[in-house]
Amino acid sequence: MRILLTGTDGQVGGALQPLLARFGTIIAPNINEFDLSKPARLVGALDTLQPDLIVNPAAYTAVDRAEDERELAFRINAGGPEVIAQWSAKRRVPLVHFSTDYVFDGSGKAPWREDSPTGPLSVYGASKLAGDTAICAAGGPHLIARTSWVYAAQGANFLRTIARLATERKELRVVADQIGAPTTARTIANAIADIVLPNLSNLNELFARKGGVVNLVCAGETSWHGFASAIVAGLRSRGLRLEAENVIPIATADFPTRAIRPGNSRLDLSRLKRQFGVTTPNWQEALSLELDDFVALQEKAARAEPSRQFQQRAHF
Ligand SMILES: NC(=O)C1=CN([C@@H]2O[C@H](COP(=O)(O)OP(=O)(O)OC[C@H]3O[C@@H](n4cnc5c(N)ncnc54)[C@H](OP(=O)(O)O)[C@@H]3O)[C@@H](O)[C@H]2O)C=CC1
Ligand SMILES: Cc1cn([C@H]2C[C@H](O)[C@@H](COP(=O)(O)OP(=O)(O)O[C@H]3O[C@@H](C)C(=O)[C@@H](O)[C@H]3O)O2)c(=O)[nH]c1=O
Ligand SMILES: [Mg+2]
Repeated sequence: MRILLTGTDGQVGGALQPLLARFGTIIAPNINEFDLSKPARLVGALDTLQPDLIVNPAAYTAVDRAEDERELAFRINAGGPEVIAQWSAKRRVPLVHFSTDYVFDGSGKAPWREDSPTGPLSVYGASKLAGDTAICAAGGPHLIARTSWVYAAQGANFLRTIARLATERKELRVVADQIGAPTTARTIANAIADIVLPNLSNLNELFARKGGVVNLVCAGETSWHGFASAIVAGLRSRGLRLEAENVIPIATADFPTRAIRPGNSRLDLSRLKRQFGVTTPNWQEALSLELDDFVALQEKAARAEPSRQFQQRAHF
């Protein structure tokens, strides 16, 4: 089985690579070979690569920057996926793709279901929704895992931003009125592997019956403030020296950003359980594992260069 996996330098692609490699040959093209921002070239690339399964976690994920790069965000998050989905539909090659809580308008308090009305508040959210719609319209065998607040011990994410800020500042101010589920890339990768791997020989049929959008996040909920507080407490309890004394809850209005984020990012997990029998760990449990890895990486880096507690600053 030839598995085309995009975005292997990213969080989800990086976590998926070793899991999927157990069950097939991973084709992980570089950006020159497979550039989502150049949709017209993707058909030729796919014809050459001839995958039996396509897993596409690559995306334009810079939420604020997308407000000023609308055209590029749409090409990467919608134009590229549309071409992939049309290729996959024509040849009945199953496609796994990823979506976001930012497709919703964030109103109310109820968890969003897969068929809840969308209403993106940001260019990023709108571009991801356009990708979801195009994949669905192409009519091929597909699964779109809709996730939220993704992070890992490595990569560009909120955990690493907060870890850096906590070494620099006495006070962190973090929004407490946006609610969702922080989700580790490894939780997503494990769930995708649990769905896909036992069904490698009949994924077309599985996705035709049970595919479409499925919410895939860690269980439980918190605010970004709750998440930041848990990160700071977890790092301190693991012996890291931090400047941060207070993590102060603030309102969204007091943390102006270029893009608007949804207030309610809760995603209902019942379809994941019902269709695939998959459950996910609570966000605190998943965070604990990730903090262990994060601290281990910091210690390794500190041994290599003792003068710096935090390495890889450029990625924070
Ligand atoms: N991060 C999050 O909080 C959330 C993410 N999602 C979705 O989950 C999926 C995985 O996200 P995540 O792993 O966090 O994303 P990352 O930002 O960690 O990784 C994205 C990957 O896409 C690659 N990429 C960017 N532009 C292109 C392009 N033009 N052609 C090919 N590859 C490109 C990046 O390469 P490079 O590093 O070279 O730019 C990177 O490897 C995405 O669909 C995302 O929208 C959903 C909810 C939350
Ligand atoms: C760093 C920081 C952020 N914040 C706020 C800003 C924002 O509302 C929230 C999260 O900030 P970030 O910019 O890290 O998160 P953001 O980039 O919006 O994260 C999103 O990424 C995309 C790709 C997704 O699909 C979403 O699910 C979500 O994970 O926390 C603070 O209040 N204080 C702080 O010190
Ligand atoms: Mg961000």
